[in-house]
Amino acid sequence: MSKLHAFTVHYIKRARNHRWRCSEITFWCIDEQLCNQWIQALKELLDSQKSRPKQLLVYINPYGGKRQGKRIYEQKVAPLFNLASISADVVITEHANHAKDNLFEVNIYKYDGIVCVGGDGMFSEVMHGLIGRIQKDSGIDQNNPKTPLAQCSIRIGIIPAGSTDCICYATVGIIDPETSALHIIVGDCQPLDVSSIHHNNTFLKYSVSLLGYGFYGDILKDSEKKRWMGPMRYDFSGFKTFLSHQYYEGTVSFQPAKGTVGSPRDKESCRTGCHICRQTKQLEEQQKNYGFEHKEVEDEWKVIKGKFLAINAVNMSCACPRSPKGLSPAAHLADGSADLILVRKCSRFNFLRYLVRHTNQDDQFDFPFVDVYRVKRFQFTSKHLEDNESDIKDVGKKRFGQFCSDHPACCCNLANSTWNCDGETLDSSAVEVRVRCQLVKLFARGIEIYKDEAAYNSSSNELLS
Ligand SMILES: Nc1ncnc2c1ncn2[C@@H]1O[C@H](COP(=O)(O)OP(=O)(O)OP(=O)(O)O)[C@@H](O)[C@H]1O
Ligand SMILES: CCCCCCCCCCCCC/C=C/[C@@H](O)[C@H](CO)NC(=O)CCCCC
Ligand SMILES: [Ca+2]
Repeated sequence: MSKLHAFTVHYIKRARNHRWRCSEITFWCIDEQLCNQWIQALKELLDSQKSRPKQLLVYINPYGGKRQGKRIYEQKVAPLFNLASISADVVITEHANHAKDNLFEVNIYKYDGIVCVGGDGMFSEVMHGLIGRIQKDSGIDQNNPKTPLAQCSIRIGIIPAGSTDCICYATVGIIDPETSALHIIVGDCQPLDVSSIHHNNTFLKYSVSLLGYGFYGDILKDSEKKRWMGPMRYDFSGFKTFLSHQYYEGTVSFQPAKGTVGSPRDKESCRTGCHICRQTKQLEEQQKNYGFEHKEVEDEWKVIKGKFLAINAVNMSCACPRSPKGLSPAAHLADGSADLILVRKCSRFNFLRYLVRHTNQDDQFDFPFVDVYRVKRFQFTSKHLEDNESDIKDVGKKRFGQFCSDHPACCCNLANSTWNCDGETLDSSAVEVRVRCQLVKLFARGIEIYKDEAAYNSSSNELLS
């Protein structure tokens, strides 16, 4: 164009179902000086947005989900990062824990964010690396369950390429690598609660999505042997675990969340700019100002002994394509509490009715065998362990305990399940769990509310929030 001058603006367009797309528009102009003024003004505007990342550290799990992590990053994400002038150091992991170990070695402080390409397990690995590194650098011992932890200001980005991808779904609203890359580029920030899990003053793991004993623990244990099946392994093991209908005996004790405003039975869900999460943060700030924040309150423990098909503690809704509302639709991403769901022994048919409600609009807590509590701390000990502990003085009974667990036909059910901690197993069945309010931050903004979700199409960009 001999006499025309032009510049192209790349921008984000909202599409259906929380999807974001990159679009472009080219402006033409006959006045070269005016054209340059526009380019300069736009560049300055972009430079003034300090929350946008400039340098990222990216970990790709090439074996997560359908093994598409590397392709997804190269084809869908890297071109967008280039367009946004983001430089990325990329590590393709060679084994489990590669990313976690690496985060203890590199200079993490030169990065504006850490990105993981993979599923919930890969996110968990990166989160453990980052939290662990920050505690190490702050001289904090993770093994002491009472110690307040140092918050992580370096944000984590998730490019979904796993099997469940529930952390991405519950914080963005869709599993779509391009949408997630765009949330990273604009520098979104979503704080996230993290539960720390200890056993006998030993740190076990952190959890952000599901910490599940019984049904979800058994699915995970069985599915790990079938990793070769990809995401299908969960359906196969899910069906098998449902048929086995195993229940577990134990004691759950918990401290109900006092400082939070919402309840697990609320009709409203956590959305972008959630006022419940905001109020919690304000309350915490106030407590900090009064010097209360590190004082543990020892009152009001509720104790429930029983036979459970599932014990699920969720820090967020756990919405995912398999369960679009999640296991606790009104759970909050950053309110400093978890929803503790106790599913007591019931018939196979009733348990199926409960599971079906994970997938439809009906209230999954409206069953006499399901209880839900919003908690800040909880503990669980299986009957098997309780008996073993008291049997140290009673050798005869101990022999009987072993006899029962060795013989499933015996009427005493002393079987143990495993904890499913964000898709990884825990080594101990007895756990002590504390929710750490907003310990980490994601490149996300929670699920946006569309003014008119049904009528939404690519020509309308209006949002409520
Ligand atoms: N190169 C690698 N080889 C083997 N395992 C790896 C490698 N890189 C990471 N991992 C491990 O693979 C596990 C599973 O990965 P990921 O979460 O990405 O996929 P997934 O299990 O299919 O998905 P989801 O967790 O969403 O169900 C993680 O716990 C991670 O530690
Ligand atoms: C008859 C219809 C019954 C349908 C029941 C569907 C229930 C689906 C609920 C899914 C809840 C996912 C909670 C998230 C757990 C993740 O941290 C974890 C790691 O990715 N995934 C699983 O454990 C994988 C768990 C997969 C379970 C199938
Ligand atoms: Ca929460």
